[in-house]
Amino acid sequence: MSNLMISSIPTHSSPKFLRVSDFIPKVYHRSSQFIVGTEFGFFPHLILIRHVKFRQKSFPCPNYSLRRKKMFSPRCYQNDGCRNDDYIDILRRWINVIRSVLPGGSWWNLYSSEELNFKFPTAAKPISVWHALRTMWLLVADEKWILYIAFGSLTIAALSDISMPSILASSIFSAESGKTDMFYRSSNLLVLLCLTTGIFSGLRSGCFAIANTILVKRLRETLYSVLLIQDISFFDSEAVADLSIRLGTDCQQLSNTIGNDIHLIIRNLLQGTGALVNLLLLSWPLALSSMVICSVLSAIFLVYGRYQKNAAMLSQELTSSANKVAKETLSLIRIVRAYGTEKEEVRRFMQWIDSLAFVGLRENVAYGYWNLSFNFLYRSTQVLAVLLGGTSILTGHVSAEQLTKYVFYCEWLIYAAWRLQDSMSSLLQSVGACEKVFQLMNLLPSNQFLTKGEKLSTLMGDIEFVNVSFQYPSRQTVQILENVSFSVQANEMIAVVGLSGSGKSTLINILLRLSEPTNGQILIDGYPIEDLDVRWLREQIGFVGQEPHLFHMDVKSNIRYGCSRDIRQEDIELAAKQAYAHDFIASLPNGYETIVSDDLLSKGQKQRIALARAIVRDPAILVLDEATSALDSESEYYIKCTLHSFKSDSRRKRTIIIVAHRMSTVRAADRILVMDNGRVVEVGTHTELVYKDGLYARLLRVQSNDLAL
Ligand SMILES: Nc1ncnc2c1ncn2[C@@H]1O[C@H](COP(=O)(O)OP(=O)(O)OP(=O)(O)O)[C@@H](O)[C@H]1O
Repeated sequence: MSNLMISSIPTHSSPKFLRVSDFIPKVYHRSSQFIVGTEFGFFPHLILIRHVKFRQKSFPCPNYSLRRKKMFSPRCYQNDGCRNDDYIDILRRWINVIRSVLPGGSWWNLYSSEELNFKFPTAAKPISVWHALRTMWLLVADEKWILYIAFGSLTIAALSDISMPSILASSIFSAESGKTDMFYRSSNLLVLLCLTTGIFSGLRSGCFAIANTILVKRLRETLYSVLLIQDISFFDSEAVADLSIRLGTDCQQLSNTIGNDIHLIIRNLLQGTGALVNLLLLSWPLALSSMVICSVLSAIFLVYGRYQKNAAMLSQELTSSANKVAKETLSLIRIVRAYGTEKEEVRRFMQWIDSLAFVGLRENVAYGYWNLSFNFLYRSTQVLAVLLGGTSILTGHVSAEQLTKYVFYCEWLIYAAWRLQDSMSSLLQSVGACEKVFQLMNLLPSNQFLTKGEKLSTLMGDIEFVNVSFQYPSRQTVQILENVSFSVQANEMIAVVGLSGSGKSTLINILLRLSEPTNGQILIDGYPIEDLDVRWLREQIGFVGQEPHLFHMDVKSNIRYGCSRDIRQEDIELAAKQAYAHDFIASLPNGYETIVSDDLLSKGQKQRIALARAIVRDPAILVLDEATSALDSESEYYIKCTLHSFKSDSRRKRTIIIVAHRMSTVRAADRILVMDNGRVVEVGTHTELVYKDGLYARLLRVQSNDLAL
């Protein structure tokens, strides 16, 4: 088309049109600024709905309104002598639009693989249906007997079903020809078939439904278990909202697979084969004509099925992206309200919903085409049966009874072929939608859970970092820790200070084995940390992070969370008192039984409960990462006292590592480690570091000046 050109949306486009689609080349009509092919590619679909539309602002056209009038007002054409070219233009545009929506047209393009990789970098690689079926089979393998009953019932019900038309025709024609014996025999057989079909169909449906429930339960259980033992870095690349969608919606998507799709596929396969055998026995030339029609239907299905699978996968990615935005916005609703960005957030959400509608629209139109093909071919079979069958009766090759049976079985065959392919399409859609679930289920657990380490009889709490370096997998070029070496003696309290972003929390994460160092080694009581049993080691460590989070449970359960030893109420209360939390917990409506969650308590209160959680474990190593940042001076003072008594507990030695910004907290430590840009630049007591007049002294001065202001 000579008058089509490709262009990016001009920068002066109306904001209304500035969506993801704006960054993608568009094909538009040069002469009238008429968008004809916005759907060429993946993103431009966002303006699909507007695609038969003039865009005056984006593509200025001086006589835009006049042109529009000319095109749609017949009187205008008469009065000001509209040129024939305009009619041809309109016609050509409509032809283009119609051509694009016909099968194989550009309207159907969903994405290119580059666009998919760019938009959904973590999207799953396509998997085969066999692989999916095999995984599903393994998940329900423990309850094979249900599937055996289901398949057995299915076979009996299908065979009973397929015997019906022949016996039905025999009954009618035996009655017509006055063969009473044969009529009663056929009628009795029909009653028997009715009973077997009913009973075994019920059994079949029930057993498949049970198998389905088992499948979805196991699927969720397996996926959840696999997710929980992934490396922490895995959660840096996969959004939590996305994973919860995989566990919820995607797993649910498979709920119809066994209950409906697989059993319908097998049922229709059996019935279709039965019908074909009957047809061949009746008259092979007639049977061949039906087979030709079934083959055409299958060829159409091949294209349709593949399209639906891709569309389903894309729909799932888009739903997941929309949910991610919604989850983020709703969980940050206070910020959204404070900044008044409700409209922007709706727009951000709508980007995905528009895309979803784009794909959904195509899926539905494709389904329409599929139904159209089926209905056309189905009716053709009937017409063909009457034409060919009628001719055969006239020439005396077949009887009226044979033709009646033929028509019955023809219907069975084409219906079975249609339902078979419909169920296959649904299966392909489910598999397409769940590719990510299957991919996640195949992930190997973190190495930490694969190796069995040593459990020491007691942990003293000596810690040594030897030349430890680290980069986050998501930012391989940035060195976060660089040759960090230091040691902490058992029973020592050390503080880690430094500017924001200097790597303090990363250091703690490596000690907790939430991340593995890229270089160097960590020794605990002289043992390389990776040689120790990771679960055992974590039981020996009490940790309070920067953002203490509470589970949606009562306070008591939150405090004893993750504690393997037996905990009594007195232990919980003692830990709460040490964390200076007892008084406020006692004042809650149900005291220690009060159900709390992240939103119901202040940050300081959450920090104190988290501290009690760490203390109640009676850990050999206590790690506090900005754990008292939200506390008032009085609470902080009491907690400092607790830490001192905790450290000087005569029952066992304890090591305490505190990351803090507040110098009042830091000063209480035996030694202070100062970090700058991923390196330890100073180590010493408070007095030594002040005397040294380095980074620590500078930080101290800045804070004192702040307080003085
Ligand atoms: N998951 C992550 N993926 C990639 N980079 C990260 C990740 N977490 C932290 N970083 C980067 O690592 C660097 C050190 O971060 P870290 O949280 O350890 O600093 P910090 O000293 O504890 O800072 P703050 O005092 O503000 O808590 C920062 O540049 C940060 O952007």
